[in-house]
Amino acid sequence: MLEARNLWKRYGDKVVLEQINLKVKEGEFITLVGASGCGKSTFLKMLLGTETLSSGELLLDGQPIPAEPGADRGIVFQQYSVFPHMTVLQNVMAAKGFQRPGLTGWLFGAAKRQARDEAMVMLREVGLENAHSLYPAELSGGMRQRLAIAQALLGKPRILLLDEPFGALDPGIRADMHELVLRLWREHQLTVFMVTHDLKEGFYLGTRLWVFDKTRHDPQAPHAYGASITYDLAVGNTDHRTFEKIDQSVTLTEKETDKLYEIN
Ligand SMILES: Nc1ncnc2c1ncn2[C@@H]1O[C@H](COP(=O)(O)OP(=O)(O)OP(=O)(O)O)[C@@H](O)[C@H]1O
Repeated sequence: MLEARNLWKRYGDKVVLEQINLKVKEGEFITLVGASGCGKSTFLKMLLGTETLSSGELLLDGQPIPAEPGADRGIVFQQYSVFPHMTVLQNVMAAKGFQRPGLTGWLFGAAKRQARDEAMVMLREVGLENAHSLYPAELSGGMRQRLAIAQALLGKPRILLLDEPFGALDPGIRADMHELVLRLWREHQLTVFMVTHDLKEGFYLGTRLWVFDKTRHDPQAPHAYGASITYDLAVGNTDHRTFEKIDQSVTLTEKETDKLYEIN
């Protein structure tokens, strides 16, 4: 489904990502971890189409990813903007309106009724049905992220991009959100890419975990080298976790697990 071939990303003379090569199958749940600033969000933005690559290829079904967001890709950020003067339902309907050609955001008649029905279905799916008439300021952090997920899923995307969506939530609420995301992933047969700073979350949610890290350092030129994917691990509900350190398959030792926690 998705393939990166020798992908590089630079901002000016600063190399952020280098030599990214990967293949992802439909239905995988990829979690991305790594030190702050090593390019995880940048990678998600390239998948979304809001950030360009500097060189290499990023292919979706064999075609370059379109250079703009599309209905096949939905994204949820840690913090995101909603219209404060609109209710939960109106915000979801507005997201639907903006997906239509013309981009005025206004819907009338049958289109409006249909958008309302679809929005209510989505709100039910994320557990916000009874909160549809509340305003954003009246929502808890968890409810706000449920709203963001409802909006991201409205266009019926195949790919869901999650950029630290639960970083600001309390542990109990986070656990509820984990179950919600896993359910939506299965029911909507999504392919998910999720950035997280919580390695445990990455192990628990993902079927595959990528560690972004810099393998080359030059103290004289800190921007000369970027991060690449140094570990590509099969994770999830497997008792015995194995991983591919790019070319070789080995078993994850306790020491290596500690190293991963250090990197993260
Ligand atoms: N538009 C931009 N112009 C210039 N540099 C940028 C731009 N966007 C990101 N960067 C730089 O690229 C690097 C990677 O940023 P990115 O946000 O992708 O990292 P990250 O791994 O997601 O970090 P974090 O975990 O802290 O969110 C950072 O050094 C950042 O300053």
